[in-house]
Amino acid sequence: MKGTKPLKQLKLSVPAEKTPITDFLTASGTFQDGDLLLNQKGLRLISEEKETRSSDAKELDFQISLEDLETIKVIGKGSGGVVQLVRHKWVGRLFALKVIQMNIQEDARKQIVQELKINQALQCPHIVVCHHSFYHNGVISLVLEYMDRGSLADVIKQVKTILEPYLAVVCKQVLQGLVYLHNERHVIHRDIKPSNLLVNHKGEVKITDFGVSVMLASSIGQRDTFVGTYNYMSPERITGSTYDYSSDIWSLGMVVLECAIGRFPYKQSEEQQGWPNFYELLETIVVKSPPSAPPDQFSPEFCSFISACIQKDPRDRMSSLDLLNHPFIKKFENKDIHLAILVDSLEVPVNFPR
Ligand SMILES: Nc1ncnc2c1ncn2[C@@H]1O[C@H](COP(=O)(O)OP(=O)(O)OP(=O)(O)O)[C@@H](O)[C@H]1O
Repeated sequence: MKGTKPLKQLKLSVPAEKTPITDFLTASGTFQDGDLLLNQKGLRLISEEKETRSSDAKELDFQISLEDLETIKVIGKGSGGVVQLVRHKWVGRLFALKVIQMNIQEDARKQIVQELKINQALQCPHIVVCHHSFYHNGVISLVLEYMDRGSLADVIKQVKTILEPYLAVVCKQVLQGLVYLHNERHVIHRDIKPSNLLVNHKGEVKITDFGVSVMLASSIGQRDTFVGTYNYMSPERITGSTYDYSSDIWSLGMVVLECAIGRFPYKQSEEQQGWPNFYELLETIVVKSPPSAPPDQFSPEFCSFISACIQKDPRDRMSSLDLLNHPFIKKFENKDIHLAILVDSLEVPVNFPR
């Protein structure tokens, strides 16, 4: 095939056409679904008023309202909207404000409400905290913990490859987040990729965007339509088969292998410089043998870790809990490896304040 374009993130965009949201609002402009109320003052589970109040401002000893947040700058853009760095005017604390335009249709409403409930209830040191959610004028705003060094995508843009000891530390933290999602909350993330693994100056790695892709897909009226990149998606998801937690493990394996070898793991034929089109990539993921780590360049532990994740048959992949005890993770566990040292040696991502 003759295509010579470099591999881009293969994306689907959200259609521009909007469905009026007014159908789902109460007279006061509140988005209501059963016991859930969502408005400019935030998310309230009215049947659990007491519990919700304490989790409303998770880890915060002050209340947040949108008027109290001033925008410093736009720090990121995704398929669903923009992410701004904002400062709380009175307290001075920084947050990331993710603003999602919702084109809500009737059958999507329940799904979104469900996602918001789950999002706000997540509490794990390896999941980005969602402090608050607001609805105003057809827009959902999520007040998120600010991760001041951007995402793993920003890191690999600079360093090209990450060495095994650092990768083991990254993996351990992501796996701890996945164990929490899979084993404690019983949810599948569905969109593990470098831009959804965020990093801070302390060297902490946290998973973000839980449920956001589902919300976006729901908002265009197709609950199972994925909005975002397909590069890290498991074969069973691409073919529309049933999938489970192990689908996140495939994606993790692909991310880790990409970080190690410095390019998207699937090989193209000699004459090809890039993927000719979107469908050929999907076909490759579904039909071809899965990629693996080259044993002449990586340790046996690393190669075995990758092959425990990237298996075509989901039943052959290890669980997040078992992977936490994998020899690759164990090998570097007591070696005092500080990811903060690597993060500190890098330039802060372009849009982020220095
Ligand atoms: N909590 C956060 N703290 C700091 N930066 C963030 C935060 N959340 C997102 N970002 C930045 O904003 C960028 C865009 O994020 P967003 O989640 O909107 O899209 P994406 O994951 O890059 O792409 P897509 O929308 O296709 O999934 C991220 O890559 C990251 O650099």
